[in-house]
Amino acid sequence: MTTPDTTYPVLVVLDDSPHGGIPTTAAELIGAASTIGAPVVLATSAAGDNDALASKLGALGATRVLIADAAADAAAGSAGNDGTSIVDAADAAFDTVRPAAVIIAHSINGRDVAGRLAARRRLALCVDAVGVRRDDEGVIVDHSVYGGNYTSVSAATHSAPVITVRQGGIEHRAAATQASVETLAVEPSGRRAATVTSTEPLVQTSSRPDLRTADKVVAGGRAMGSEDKFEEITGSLADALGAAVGASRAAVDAGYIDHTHQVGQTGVVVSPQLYIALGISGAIQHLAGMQTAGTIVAINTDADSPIFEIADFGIVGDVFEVVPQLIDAIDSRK
Ligand SMILES: Cc1cc2nc3c(=O)[nH]c(=O)nc-3n(C[C@H](O)[C@H](O)[C@H](O)COP(=O)(O)OP(=O)(O)OC[C@H]3O[C@@H](n4cnc5c(N)ncnc54)[C@H](O)[C@@H]3O)c2cc1C
Repeated sequence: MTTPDTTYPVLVVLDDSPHGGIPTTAAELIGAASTIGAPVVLATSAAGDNDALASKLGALGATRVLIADAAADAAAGSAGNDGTSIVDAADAAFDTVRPAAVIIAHSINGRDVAGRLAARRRLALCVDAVGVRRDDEGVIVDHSVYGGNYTSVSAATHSAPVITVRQGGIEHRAAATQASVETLAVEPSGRRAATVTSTEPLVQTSSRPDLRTADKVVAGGRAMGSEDKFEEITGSLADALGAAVGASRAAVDAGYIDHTHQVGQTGVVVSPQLYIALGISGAIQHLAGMQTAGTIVAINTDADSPIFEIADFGIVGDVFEVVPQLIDAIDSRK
């Protein structure tokens, strides 16, 4: 077990979890921070009881936990709702910690907070990281670009970088520690921001894993042919594996499934351990959303389909014949 370098604190700013408690990205963000220094985690009081929170975050590798006080939350409505109070908290935490880098999820809220924090403090902003590391001169950030065909590298020359981490992009997990916990006094800045007049929690209607954070994804393409067949083939294989359901844009445009499931350049970017593409040709815009997956499996009738160029395992065959056999084989092993 490596001891975190406490002379090199790295501030991790957690998103508010829609369901309370610790967001699902916490382990990954703390893991990323631990590769370059000692993770200091900023959470809001909305995340729950302070000591319990510190113990859970310590188990994920946080060395120190800062909890933004409830007064700041209340002053701005609810922490994170409009992005303002969490930016105020991150700003205050930055003064307290003087971090070598700030790490935030590349989620919708996370990108908002990262941009605001970087602009407010004039820090460098490195977005959509799939790797973070450190050399003698500072922090280095890896990005997967052009549909995963190239890796680009960025480094800040003038400040601690604010880094947004692609969900599922970093596998490293930190060793458990005993985290200290302290309350962080946050002075609401009163800066202009969107005014949230009402919020409605998103009711999760599916028991399937969330596409953005799932470690397994089964995605269906145009070849499914209909909404019913999409559910019968893609949905059933996903359920057999406990995977999330993804789709190509052609499948979404054809109305087989809701747009929130679209993977790719204009959809969700995922980086699961396993990605199974069913009847998806592998257009560059689709690859942009899944090419960094750990293991890619493709099933397609056309042996020349581009998806096979990036697949680790390929089956040239008809999804309507292959997938039911796969499901039977998986079920027989349960
Ligand atoms: C600006 C822009 C943004 C875009 N953004 C995205 C994006 O975010 N995500 C995205 O996915 N696309 C995106 N696209 C669209 C993209 O270019 C492709 O058109 C789309 O990905 C194709 O979807 P598909 O692979 O399902 O369909 P197709 O390209 O039609 O491929 C269907 C595949 O199914 C195979 N097949 C057919 N029948 C069977 C069968 N019975 N069994 C097995 N295989 C079978 C075929 O051989 C074929 O390879 C974007 C396009 C543009 C211009």
